[in-house]
Amino acid sequence: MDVFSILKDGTSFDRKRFGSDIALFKQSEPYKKIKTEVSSPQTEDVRKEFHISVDGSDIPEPIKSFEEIFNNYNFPENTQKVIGELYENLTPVQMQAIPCILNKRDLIAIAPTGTGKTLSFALPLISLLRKPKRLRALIIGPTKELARQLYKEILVLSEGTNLRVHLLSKKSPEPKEWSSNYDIIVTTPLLLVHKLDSDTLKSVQYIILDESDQLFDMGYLDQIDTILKKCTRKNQVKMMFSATMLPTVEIVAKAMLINPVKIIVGMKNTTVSTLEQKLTFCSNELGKLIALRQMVQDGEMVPPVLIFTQSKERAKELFRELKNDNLRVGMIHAGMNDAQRDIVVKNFRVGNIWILICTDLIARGIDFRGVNLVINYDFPQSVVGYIHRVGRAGRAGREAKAVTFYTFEDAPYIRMIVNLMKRSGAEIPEWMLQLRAPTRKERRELEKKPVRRETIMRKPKFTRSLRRFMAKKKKNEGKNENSTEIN
Ligand SMILES: Nc1ncnc2c1ncn2[C@@H]1O[C@H](COP(=O)(O)OP(=O)(O)OP(=O)(O)O)[C@@H](O)[C@H]1O
Repeated sequence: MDVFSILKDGTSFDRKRFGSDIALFKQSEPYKKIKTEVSSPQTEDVRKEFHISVDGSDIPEPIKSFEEIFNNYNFPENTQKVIGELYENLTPVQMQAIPCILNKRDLIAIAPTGTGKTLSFALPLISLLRKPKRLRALIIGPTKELARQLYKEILVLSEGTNLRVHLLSKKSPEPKEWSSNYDIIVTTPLLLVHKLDSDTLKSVQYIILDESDQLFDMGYLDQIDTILKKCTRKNQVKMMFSATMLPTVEIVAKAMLINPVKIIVGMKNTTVSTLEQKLTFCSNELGKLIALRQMVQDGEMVPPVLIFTQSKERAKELFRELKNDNLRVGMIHAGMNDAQRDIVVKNFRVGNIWILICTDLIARGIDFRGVNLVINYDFPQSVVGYIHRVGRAGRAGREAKAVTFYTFEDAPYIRMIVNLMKRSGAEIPEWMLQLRAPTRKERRELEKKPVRRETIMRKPKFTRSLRRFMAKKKKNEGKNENSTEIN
């Protein structure tokens, strides 16, 4: 039985989309429904208290404090010191994921945005690798921005251990040098695929896929598959982390893991409760611009603010508009080169940019401290997209706001996120709850192709025509003056 036959029962899974010869499925046992064993009442209490659900067999008990981790496992002193300086308590996902990883268990962990998933894998990895040896760990995230952020976090934790952490880039040395030069490589799938040769990854034991549901999506799956085929070492430990997980992707993910532990914190596919969420009707594109300017005037745009648009073209248009308003605004999208993107991220982090206009490029994983407000200037193309975008605010328990604009064109889709918002405690008018939900087909179409929108107008139309009229008038006046002179 292969994974595709498992998927036949009710879940729609596009076989062509995933191909039939992918390493993900070859490396592991066919998917079996896992029986969860009964845990001790104390363990159950801890899981209940922190809303941790688990699935799998022989699951390590959750650990409630950093102290307990450091007492029970071998950690470099400096790492313990760094943790002591930065954090007080473990987050729920860390309580359950860290002991699993320290016990070398395959893992799939789903926890809300901004709840410390990075540390869940970064910290145990330091203990497992401990000393420099050879390339043993691979951390993969979907974008360069996320890879850089993960790299920096690992660098901080591994300080003083001599572990060699490398962020892959076009300038990285030849792959044949990696195994002896590095212990951990952090990368995007694309960068790694371009560099691979047959032996590069044969010593890799720990494979971490961050934002794993996106990595299993169409654009990346072939690359991930190629990479996994090159990881030939026995007794690998594979881990997947994300805030969202779709059923089909989850099945594929489980199929590639061996006797995995599955951890879900809170409800699956939700936003954090510290986020105040609001939908604002703006009727049309001009209405959005007016609403945005109104928010500025009303003092609602307390920096740092992120504004999401659906394309780089629209990001550029909005940037021009807000720049004219003399706001400290920046923009980031995939059309910019790495150096430009790095500068913008840095300027936003240090507070030189107050409002950052962006596309979904930075919707996932990026941890900008203290974002107060996320504005979905363009309505997101999926619920998952919504969760990740608004998840850039309200991180690590902080309070924040998320405002989503919608126009007549978006109205058929708002029901998509209304239930999710209500579940997270937002006040939703009754009429919105009565709206028709888009069908699966409609959702899929929206995911593939965003709503067509008018351009974000640079000046109201009447101003343009007024300018044309004035120019014409001036020209005519000029003619008249000339004719007077001749007379
Ligand atoms: N135990 C902790 N206590 C307090 N803050 C923490 C703890 N662990 C991590 N953090 C902080 O929480 C923030 C969010 O962490 P992280 O980026 O790992 O979230 P995430 O769950 O991966 O989010 P996303 O799903 O958006 O990728 C970071 O600023 C991090 O430093």
